[in-house]
Amino acid sequence: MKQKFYDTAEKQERAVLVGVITPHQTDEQTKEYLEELQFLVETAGAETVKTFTQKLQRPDRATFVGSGRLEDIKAFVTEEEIDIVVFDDELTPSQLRNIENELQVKILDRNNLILDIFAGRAQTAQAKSQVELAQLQYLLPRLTRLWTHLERQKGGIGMRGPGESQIETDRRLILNKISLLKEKLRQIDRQNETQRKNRVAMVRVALVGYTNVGKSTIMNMISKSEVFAENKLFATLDTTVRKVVIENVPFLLSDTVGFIRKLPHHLVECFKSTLDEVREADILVHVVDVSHPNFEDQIRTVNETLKDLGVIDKPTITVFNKIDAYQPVQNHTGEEVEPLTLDDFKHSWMAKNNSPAIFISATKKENIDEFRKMLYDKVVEIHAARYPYDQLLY
Ligand SMILES: Nc1nc2c(ncn2[C@@H]2O[C@H](COP(=O)(O)OP(=O)(O)OP(=O)(O)O)[C@@H](O)[C@H]2O)c(=O)[nH]1
Ligand SMILES: [Mg+2]
Repeated sequence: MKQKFYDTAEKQERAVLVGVITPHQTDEQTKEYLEELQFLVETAGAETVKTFTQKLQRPDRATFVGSGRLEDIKAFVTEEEIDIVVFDDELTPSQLRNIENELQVKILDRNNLILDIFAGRAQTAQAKSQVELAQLQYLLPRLTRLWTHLERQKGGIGMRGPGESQIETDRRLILNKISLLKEKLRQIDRQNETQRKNRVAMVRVALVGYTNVGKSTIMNMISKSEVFAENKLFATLDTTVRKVVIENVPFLLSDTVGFIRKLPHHLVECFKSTLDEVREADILVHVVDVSHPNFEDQIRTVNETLKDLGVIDKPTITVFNKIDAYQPVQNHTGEEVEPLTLDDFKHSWMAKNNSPAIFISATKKENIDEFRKMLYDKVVEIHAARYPYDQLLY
């Protein structure tokens, strides 16, 4: 709770958000995306003062938004003493340079922000090295292009200037650091692999899902452990594995990093080994926050990220969590709509499209027994198929 104390004691940085609305994006989606960006900014410790959007075919090549919009942002930034401007997409090196020149404040894009949060949250040597690797890999092409830009300006004459050699030195330092980190991570991987091999043969279940959906809360509830859970994005970065026993049947349950829309690709790369537990799992428990207005998008993002990781066709249980906070969509007359009962949920399209599905509230302990039963049945099924002679359990 020390963290909280510092947050209020120190002056919070003031941020402005910038997003482009493309033609294949609804207003509702845009609103959700920017709200998520605002949540990321808040998680990183800053306060959002205002959001600027612009409808464009695609982001402007030079300055992301048009020059007129950038003028507006500049006026606001100066007037309101803004510290950071955050863009909802990855900025190219030249966009970054142009915008920095114009606004003269700290500029971040979505990737920087996510990397920054990850860096602040990493606990173990593995997570720390993975984040640092991702940050350096993100930096490297930006350094190179800055350098080629300088090269072009000089017209190819007097190429041995200080600009070039400084950047060359930086580049070499970064490349060295990258290979050191990779070696360190390979070592950690080897240790972990040995550890996993030494584990007794048990069915392995992995909790997966979008960030902040309640994976760690469910882990704590099922395994009676104490995994850090809170209402911020990316509370969990390291994978935790616990042995759980339901009705004499033991299995391993793992909780891991949550996914997010537009997770920087190299970050996924760097976290691949943390996600080994997911790749090697026998059963996935895909947790969904049913109270989130955009949970369908979130399901899609999670499925795509899993595919990226090479995880396809694993037996999956979909857990719709937070039913206590579910907000039924109002009908067109605007009348109040009755909250859904468990039975309504069971017969909804959500259940039909994601079978087998279960609806729970982890914090209100609703429908937990049925969830345990479902998990138990699935574990027993896999256990029986794999160890047909092992009958001592059930
Ligand atoms: N209303 C409600 N809130 C819940 C429920 N389950 C979890 N939460 C809250 O949701 C927030 C996120 O929970 P976590 O368990 O940290 O979520 P997570 O999926 O592990 O998140 P990351 O580790 O950040 O990916 C916390 O504030 C929980 O108290 C639920 O059933 N109902
Ligand atoms: Mg968590």
